[in-house]
Amino acid sequence: MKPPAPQLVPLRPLPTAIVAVTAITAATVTAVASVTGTSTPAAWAVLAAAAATVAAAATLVWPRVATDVLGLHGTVFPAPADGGDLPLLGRLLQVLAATADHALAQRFMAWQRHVGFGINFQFYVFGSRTVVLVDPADVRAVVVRADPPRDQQMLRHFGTPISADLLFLIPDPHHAAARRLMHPFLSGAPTADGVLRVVNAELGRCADAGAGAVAPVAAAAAAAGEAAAGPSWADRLDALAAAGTAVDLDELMTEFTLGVMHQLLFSSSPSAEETTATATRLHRLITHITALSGLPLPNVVSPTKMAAARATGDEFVAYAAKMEARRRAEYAAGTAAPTPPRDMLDIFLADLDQPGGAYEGDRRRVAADLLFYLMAGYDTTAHSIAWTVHALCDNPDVEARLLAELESALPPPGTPLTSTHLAALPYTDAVWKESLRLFPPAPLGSIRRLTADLRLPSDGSLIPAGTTIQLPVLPVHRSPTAYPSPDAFDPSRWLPPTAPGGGGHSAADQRAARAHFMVFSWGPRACPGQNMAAVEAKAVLATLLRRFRLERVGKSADVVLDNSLTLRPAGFRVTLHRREAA
Ligand code: HEM
Repeated sequence: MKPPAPQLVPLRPLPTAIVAVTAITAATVTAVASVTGTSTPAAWAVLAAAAATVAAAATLVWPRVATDVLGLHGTVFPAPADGGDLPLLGRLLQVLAATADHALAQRFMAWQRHVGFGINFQFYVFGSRTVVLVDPADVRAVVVRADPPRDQQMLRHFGTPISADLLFLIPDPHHAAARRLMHPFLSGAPTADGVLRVVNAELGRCADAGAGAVAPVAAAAAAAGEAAAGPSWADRLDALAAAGTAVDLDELMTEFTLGVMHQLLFSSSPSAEETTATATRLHRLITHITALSGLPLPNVVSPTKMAAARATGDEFVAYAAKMEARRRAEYAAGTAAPTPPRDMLDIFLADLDQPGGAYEGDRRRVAADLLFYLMAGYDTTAHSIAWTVHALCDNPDVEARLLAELESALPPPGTPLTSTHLAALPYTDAVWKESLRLFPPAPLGSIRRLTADLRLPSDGSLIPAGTTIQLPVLPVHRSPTAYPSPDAFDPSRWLPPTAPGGGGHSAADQRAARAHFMVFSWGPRACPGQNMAAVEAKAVLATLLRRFRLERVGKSADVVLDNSLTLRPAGFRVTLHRREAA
């Protein structure tokens, strides 16, 4: 049984906190001065330092003191009944430590298990309240029904590198116009076919990868007069298998998906040096954005990080300008046509040329969104592939059924995969979804700011307009109210009871499973790349698993949820074994 959710009563923090902190500090100073008979300047300096320490400590623990000790206000963090929590220090120190070692998700899940799943809570940072909703019904009330905008203030550092008006932050109507511009390309055949061409050519050893096939990486680089990109992916993987080398599958897939995103944006494969440079840039950006987001006054506290983020953004603006110049030269020479668009660059350039376009001639916004699509679309998909393989290593029966489906539904290896083939793989789809449920690659979910008061369905708490709401994905996906036996890897949740591999879940359970699946979020700001991610992940998994048996090195428990913005399987290494060779 779920423990009752505490009411989320707003703490009016600043006025009361200032009065309390001042009173505590003044009382301490007076008490110490009267006991010690302080009179010299040095003694007063010591006293002032001590007073400052007391004030800082009081500020840190104030919400906790005010709520749990003095009982003045509502709950900040639910305390477990056995008192196993740190009662006074609040969680700031734990959160800071967990952020530093990328273990936030791991520790958060341990804490959720401890206090009981589905209990909403709130915290205060410098007097401003954030409510974290984890009750599945409440999460749906916010995301699906209220659908408030993202919290511009909290997320503003995504805009620091290039433009504050990037897709992720820009309000309507600009947001809707930018999404409409890209929707037909991203959610339809152009993206699916483009992704499949890369997978077929690079991983599938398909001599004919499909209409308008991409040249294999090395050939494309040579045609563009760039440094050769080295052997194809299929050759690399075969060499790894032959050598019996243990590899970090997530790292390998992250490199691959970066190449696929590059194809989708620019119709070209980056050279090996470009891939490394872009991956380093993206890594730097993500680190800086995450660090800046945690600071109260980033401009003052960390001007170096602000400058570094902007410098990396400028490098990307220059790269986008280079790609634009190259494409315009191709248009002029007649070696490429702007329509039908081959890639996202064609779409952006057509929009820039059009008066009143969605981007209104703003090149920085275009560069910012090119970068954001790249950043949002590469490692998330890679993590989903790696986590799926990790889950299959733990569930050989699921792997056997999946392989049986691949062998019966797909043409012989070496034949290009198409969208029609992928649509005939319901079990593979269910396996991928189940891995996304247990290991959501974007675990932090959405951060929204309420534009109107919201009454929570779970316990009737009223959350006032203006409150920041965080909607982390993991606790909903692991909640027993949303998913029976939530820790089990059970693809049958996603299949009709009569389908092969289906059964065991009522229609109501299956409706609930779909309703609480938050991995791509919902509504107008939901992930626009979900179609691409599904095609890419399933095509890669099908191709990879038919060719290789992937064996985990070490134990399942050694693989940990490692997160900064995304959630990767740290410590997951595999050896590859050619199936026909076996
Ligand atoms: C398994 C892979 C993926 C997962 C789990 C994922 C997850 C998400 C989530 C949860 C959001 C919403 C975040 C929020 O509300 O704050 C989002 C937004 C976004 N995603 Fe994805 N994503 C994936 C793949 C992709 C791909 C392949 C692309 C690129 C084509 C992409 C591009 C974007 C963009 C541009 C946004 C911002 C949309 C907007 O603000 O309108 N994602 N993604």
